[in-house]
Amino acid sequence: MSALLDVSGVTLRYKTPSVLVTATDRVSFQVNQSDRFVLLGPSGCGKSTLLKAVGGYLSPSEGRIRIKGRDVTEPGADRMMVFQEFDQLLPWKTVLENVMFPLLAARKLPRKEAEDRARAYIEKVNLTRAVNSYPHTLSGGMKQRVAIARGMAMEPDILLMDEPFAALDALTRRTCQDELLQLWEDTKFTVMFVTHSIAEAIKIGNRILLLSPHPGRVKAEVNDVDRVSPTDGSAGQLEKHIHELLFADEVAH
Ligand SMILES: Nc1ncnc2c1ncn2[C@@H]1O[C@H](COP(=O)(O)OP(=O)(O)OP(=O)(O)O)[C@@H](O)[C@H]1O
Repeated sequence: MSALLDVSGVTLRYKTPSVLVTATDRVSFQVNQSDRFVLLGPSGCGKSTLLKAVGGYLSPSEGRIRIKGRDVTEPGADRMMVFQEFDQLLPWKTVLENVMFPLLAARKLPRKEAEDRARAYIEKVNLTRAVNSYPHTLSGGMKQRVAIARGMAMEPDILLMDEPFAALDALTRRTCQDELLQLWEDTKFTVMFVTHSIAEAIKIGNRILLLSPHPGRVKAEVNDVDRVSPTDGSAGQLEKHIHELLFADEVAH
């Protein structure tokens, strides 16, 4: 089976007037259908940059990014993004209108069907009671759930999530993680999820790509995350193992 997403030897650079910043160096990985694929690494290792490149917002200086065999050259409705910031919703639109917006803008569905689809995904994220509310009346966790519903309603090939729960309090963060996993159980969507929390990576992912600090290079890939359990101590062991993999060089010095 060929991979859904194929990232091959990707180097990503930012050119500023004074410097050339290499964010990632020849990074390769593949994401399969229904993977919960996590990019994990310390701040500045290029996780967000990689996600943006898969989103089509940045072009690699080296290497190729292909989705379903096609080169990624621009943003597209097949790759929807959810960001960390709470202000990603349109403030003058209700929850329902926000979720419908990309469906209508992409001319994916006629209005009535777009509304039915939007309502179904709003229900999946448990926000039916807020369907006619405006973003400023919602909590941070509710806003993130609207952004997730909006991304999922497009039924993209892959949902790209950039630390979507990082700005939430610990309790809400846990609830949102549980809801995301429940959604995955229901629909088995493919997701690429960026985090710098090892615990979150283990909770969300079935596969984790570990990146080294700046510039980001692949340190290791952990592929059997689903086998660990939070109750028998195996999740704790994996957390320790990942910590060692991530910080092996620092320990050696
Ligand atoms: N627009 C930009 N212009 C120049 N350099 C940038 C830009 N965006 C990011 N960088 C640099 O690229 C590198 C990777 O940044 P990136 O945001 O992808 O890291 P990250 O792993 O997502 O970090 P964090 O977890 O802190 O968000 C960093 O050195 C950063 O300073």
